[in-house]
Amino acid sequence: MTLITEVRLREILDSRGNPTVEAEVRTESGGFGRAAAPSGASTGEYEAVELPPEEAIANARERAVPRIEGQVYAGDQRTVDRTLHGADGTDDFSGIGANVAVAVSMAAAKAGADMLGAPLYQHLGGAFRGDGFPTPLGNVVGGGEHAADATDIQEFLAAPVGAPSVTDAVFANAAVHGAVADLLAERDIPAAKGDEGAWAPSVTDEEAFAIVSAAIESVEDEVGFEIRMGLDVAASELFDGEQYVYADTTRTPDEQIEYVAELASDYDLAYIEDPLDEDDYEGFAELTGRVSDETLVCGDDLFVTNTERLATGIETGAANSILIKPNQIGTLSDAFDAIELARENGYDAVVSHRSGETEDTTIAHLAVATDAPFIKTGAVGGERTAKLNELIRIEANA
Ligand SMILES: O=C(O)[C@@H](CO)OP(=O)(O)O
Ligand SMILES: [Mg+2]
Repeated sequence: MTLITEVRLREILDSRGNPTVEAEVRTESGGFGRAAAPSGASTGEYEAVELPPEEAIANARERAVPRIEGQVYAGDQRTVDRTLHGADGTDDFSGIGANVAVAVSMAAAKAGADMLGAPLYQHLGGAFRGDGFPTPLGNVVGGGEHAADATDIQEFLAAPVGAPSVTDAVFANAAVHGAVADLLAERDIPAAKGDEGAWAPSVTDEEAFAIVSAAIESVEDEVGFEIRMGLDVAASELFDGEQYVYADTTRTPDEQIEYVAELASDYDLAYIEDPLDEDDYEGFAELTGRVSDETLVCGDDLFVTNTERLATGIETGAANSILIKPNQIGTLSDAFDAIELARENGYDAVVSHRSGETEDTTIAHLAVATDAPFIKTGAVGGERTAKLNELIRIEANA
């Protein structure tokens, strides 16, 4: 192992046009890694704290970088991440900023892989990682916090569960995205795209279900394998403290459970993320008990990649899977801990992008390294295809 000799930090653009933190890590032996922090719009209340990039960079330069340069070995990811925590001194990264922490953590992992001459997924997953590949969940229609005047449900996802390969799955999702465009055109419904590249038409959720189902069916006929539907309800954004407020109606928590359970059976949903508010462990538990074993109920804002919150979920039977977003918790080590705790307790760990992204491909490697059943990283758009095309490359070379 060689020492990290330099950590450089700068502001770069993210896909929403906002500044974000990029980190570069160099090692004594010439290893190099570069990574950038993503950023959420529908962020969970319990996420690690993202600071304005300029402030996060200044904090890290003062407090974290001197503890890493010349002191920590690249490849020793646990120590890199422990050092970031030590420099931060809080339990939510509000000291230096979770954005700068995750950028440094991921850049160090890439430098570690580079030093070993191994692809990142192999460095992270080890020689005995599983040989599975994640099924990409492709966002094809959406609204919520990701687009104005569109659906209430944040994301309608294509889940090509029957695809024989990642490559087939990636192209199937793009085809569903294209089929949605055709169906919208046929119906004379104009649509721009939301933050993640999904179509954001001004339609009701009901119409969106009809359009996405039809698009999925037509692509299924073409490709000859099973494609199911998934959702990210992002229900915390709809909840006003008492009820879930939709454009055309409101639902009490009990009605929301009933509604989502019906959607799960009517549309044979493979995946339902955040169907209830981020504090409603009980509601999550009830819904999880009601849907079939073939449906993942996933906690995003509920768990925020946090082992303490996941432990509460495990105790109460809330959800059966966790969404893993490294920037929600601040380091790769923390994300791995959440994945491990999930595994030990029979929860699936689904790796995910954020609505604000860069060309960074770390999550593609993380999903392969940890044998994740699904990865949620959009269907089209440069910052999304960066990850999807990386999955295609990993599959081709693995
Ligand atoms: O809610 C989500 O799952 C994400 C990504 O799709 O959105 P955001 O990054 O805005 O939290
Ligand atoms: Mg979500």
